[in-house]
Amino acid sequence: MSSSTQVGLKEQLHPLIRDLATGIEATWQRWLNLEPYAAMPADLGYIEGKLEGERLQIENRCYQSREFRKLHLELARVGNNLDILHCVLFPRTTFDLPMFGADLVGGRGQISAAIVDLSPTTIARELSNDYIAGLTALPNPTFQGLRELPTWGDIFSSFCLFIRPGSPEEEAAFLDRALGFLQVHCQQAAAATALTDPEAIATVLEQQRYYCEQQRRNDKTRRVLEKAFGDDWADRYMTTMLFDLPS
Ligand SMILES: C=CC1=C(C)C(=O)N/C1=C\C1=NC(=C\c2[nH]c(/C=C3\NC(=O)C(CC)=C3C)c(C)c2CCC(=O)O)/C(CCC(=O)O)=C1C
Repeated sequence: MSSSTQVGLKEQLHPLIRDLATGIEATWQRWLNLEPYAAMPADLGYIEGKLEGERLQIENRCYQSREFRKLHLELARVGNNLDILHCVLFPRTTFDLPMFGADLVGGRGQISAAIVDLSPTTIARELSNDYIAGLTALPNPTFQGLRELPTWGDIFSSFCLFIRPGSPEEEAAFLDRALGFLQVHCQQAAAATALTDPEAIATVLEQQRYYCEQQRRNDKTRRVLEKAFGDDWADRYMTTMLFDLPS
């Protein structure tokens, strides 16, 4: 696989993926002071591989801020018809904040999986009243194609939205809700003060570790990566790029 900077992958992807990626970065820029992510493995910025003769292109954008040790937005395309958006915000373990995660998977114009959540990797193991107030205040449209979470999905909150969008209107409603979640999160994070109690910090670390361990059990993700890059590379990618455990 070659690792060189490429532009233009975003513009080739499904409009909902393109628009969510644009909205995520705009929200980060508006509420957070972003710096480049120093620890990005140099060979994982732009990656190409073969999936049974089909090309897998991956473009990673990573940042950091006062509150987050890593803000990761990944865009990928498998062959000519499987488009993926992956986004995870890892709070520094000195901040009692949940983990924002989103995953969109689509092929041939249809998004088959769209999920967004603020997962309570917090000391209380639940979202704070401020988060609940912020999320409850968002417009809450009904979706027809709700999807069932897999067993490793015990990390997700009661606000988790996991759908197969059935119309442009549902795609637009998902986009608004996902960006609404992110805006609540960034506003709360920007106002948060750092933890000092070592026990509290250790609890946040433990919660984030469990989140990463559960996410690594997603065999749908693993299988795509294995077929394109082989088992060892896929395991390294899932454990060092997608869901690296905080030290
Ligand atoms: C915040 C949540 C979250 C985060 C952060 C996250 O990374 N995944 C998350 C959730 C989640 N993803 C799922 C599914 C799929 N994921 C991929 C692939 C990739 N997803 C990627 O991010 C990458 C790296 C670029 C690849 C390669 C494919 C192909 C599918 C099947 C699509 C479908 O079923 O229609 C499911 C359903 C799992 C199930 O039903 O068993 C859930 C719950």
